[in-house]
Amino acid sequence: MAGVRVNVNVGVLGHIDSGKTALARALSTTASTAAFDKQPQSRERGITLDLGFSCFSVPLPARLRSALPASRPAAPEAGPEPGEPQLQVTLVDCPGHASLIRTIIGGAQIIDLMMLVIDVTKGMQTQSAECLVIGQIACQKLIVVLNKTDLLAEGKKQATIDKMTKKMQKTLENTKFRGAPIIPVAAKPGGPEAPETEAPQGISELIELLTSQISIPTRDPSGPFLMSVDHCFSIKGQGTVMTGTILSGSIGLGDNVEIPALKVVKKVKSMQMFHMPVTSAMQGDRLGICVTQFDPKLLERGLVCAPESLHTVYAAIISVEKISYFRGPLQTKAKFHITVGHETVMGRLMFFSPAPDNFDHEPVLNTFDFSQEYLFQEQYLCKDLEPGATGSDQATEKAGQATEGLCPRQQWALVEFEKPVTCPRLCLVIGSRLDADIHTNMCRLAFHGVLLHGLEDKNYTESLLPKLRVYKLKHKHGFVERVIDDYSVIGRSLFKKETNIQLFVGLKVHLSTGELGVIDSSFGQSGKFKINIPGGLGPESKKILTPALKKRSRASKGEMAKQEEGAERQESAQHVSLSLSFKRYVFDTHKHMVQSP
Ligand SMILES: Nc1nc2c(ncn2[C@@H]2O[C@H](COP(=O)(O)OP(=O)(O)OP(=O)(O)O)[C@@H](O)[C@H]2O)c(=O)[nH]1
Ligand SMILES: [Mg+2]
Repeated sequence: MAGVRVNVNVGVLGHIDSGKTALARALSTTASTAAFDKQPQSRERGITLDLGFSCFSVPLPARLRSALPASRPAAPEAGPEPGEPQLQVTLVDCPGHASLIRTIIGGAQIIDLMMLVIDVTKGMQTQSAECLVIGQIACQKLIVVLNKTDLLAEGKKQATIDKMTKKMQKTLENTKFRGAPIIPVAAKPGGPEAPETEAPQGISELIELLTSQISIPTRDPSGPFLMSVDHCFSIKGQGTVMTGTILSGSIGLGDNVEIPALKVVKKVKSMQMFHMPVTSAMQGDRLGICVTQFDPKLLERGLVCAPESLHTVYAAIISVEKISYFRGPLQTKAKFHITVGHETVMGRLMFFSPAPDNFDHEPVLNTFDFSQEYLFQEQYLCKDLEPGATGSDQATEKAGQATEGLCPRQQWALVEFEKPVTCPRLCLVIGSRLDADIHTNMCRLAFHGVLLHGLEDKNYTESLLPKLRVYKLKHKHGFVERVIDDYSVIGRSLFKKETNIQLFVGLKVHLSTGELGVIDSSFGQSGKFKINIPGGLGPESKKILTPALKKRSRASKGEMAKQEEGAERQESAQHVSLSLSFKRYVFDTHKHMVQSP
């Protein structure tokens, strides 16, 4: 097994200024003196990676050797590499927040462990919380690093560390990282002004912890090749080299790769892993690909993939899960920053849920079923909708449709992007409000989900959306004004004066007395209409409706005003109301009104 190296990716995340970069630097340096000194030939600090990437190697722990698949490249082409098998830890140092989200989503499949860096003098801060949220979406394992312990007063140091450790344990309690290890360090004791000779503290212990926590994830060579490129440069006489991490699939020498952003296809001339030529590589590997006749200036970072494996979408149907820390509702028509694959663009949302009978359906996270009908929602439905939001009729209409406080097991959104995005199928989607003031103590991450269906046609509103059967439930209420005969009545207050009642002719209405009526025609000029009652009015209904009629006719013959009032009151007490319900499909250009049979 001599010469084998295995790569794992560790994300370094945390609030601004918590010391992520200092920690990445300290780890790389400490590791190279501790681990490489024994092997002078390995003194190199690994591939010089793009900003934000650094790496170090330690001897591969015995625990992990058995986990090595036999097919791992043993880098034999460049001659045997002496010494023990190595574990290469690639640190992905996440800088500012916006790029943080992109980096993490881009690397979601390849970050095997996340280090959450906490400034021990500050504790959890807004972005530490956001990182924890991202970690829960994208990562399986976590280590909390309490940094800057040198700033703690000497006498109270241990007590403060213990207190913060307890606090962090409590924070993790409600996350999937419950019980994750927490370790104190000082990545750059003395801060920026301190001399370089000041040695970091606790780093060897951290490396030990990291090595004990890391597991080599199952890598999958199947599926289309996709690589996230973080560096692109030319080598004289060779060609252009793109380095990065393979997100999915595998690649072999001589394969064609596409640079989707530029719509060019190139043949792989040579490949390197850990400075060694290789003939194949797969998911999780850090790789350099050499192609010819390609200007490195055209690509700084981005995606490289198997030809035609990515798609460019103008809109998408995504599954949605709200991030519970996000305050405020997720409203239809609202705009969010949507991170899809490696791009973040603005997108406008329309939420929808299963039809009420399907609220209990098992969530499906890899396809979208166009044959089903879905219920339009003014906003994402969740249990913590503000109290009262479902109290009044009007509010219910605002909050959602026909919910009665129930939450479906799965919800979706249609996202319409401000500009088209290129992404892999079924990629992770995160919605956020990156424009929110970072100084307010608010989680900017609003929801996450999976891109289930991309709309690739620019004219999707005409070509594809009509196939999306999302409906609104409409309810209208009115009253029976008077009886014409046993089989017909006049209705009022269901429509506005200017409504074209013709459109509603033939629709069924229910009388509060139980009869079913059918709208027959408009009646007069004030929005009244005639209703046919095919089964005839029941005797009880006639009794309710007729006295009012009589009294009114008597009143019109000049009864005393007082009595007239009484009659009116009686009439309103004996209202027979009308209700009209129908579905209207949001993307039906003809705006048909559909009633269930
Ligand atoms: N006293 C002390 N200062 C530290 C320590 N680690 C980092 N610093 C200082 O904290 C400041 C921020 O450190 P960085 O490593 O740049 O922090 P960062 O988290 O990478 O910051 P961003 O990338 O901007 O989010 C710098 O001035 C560091 O010198 C430490 O252990 N002790
Ligand atoms: Mg930094």
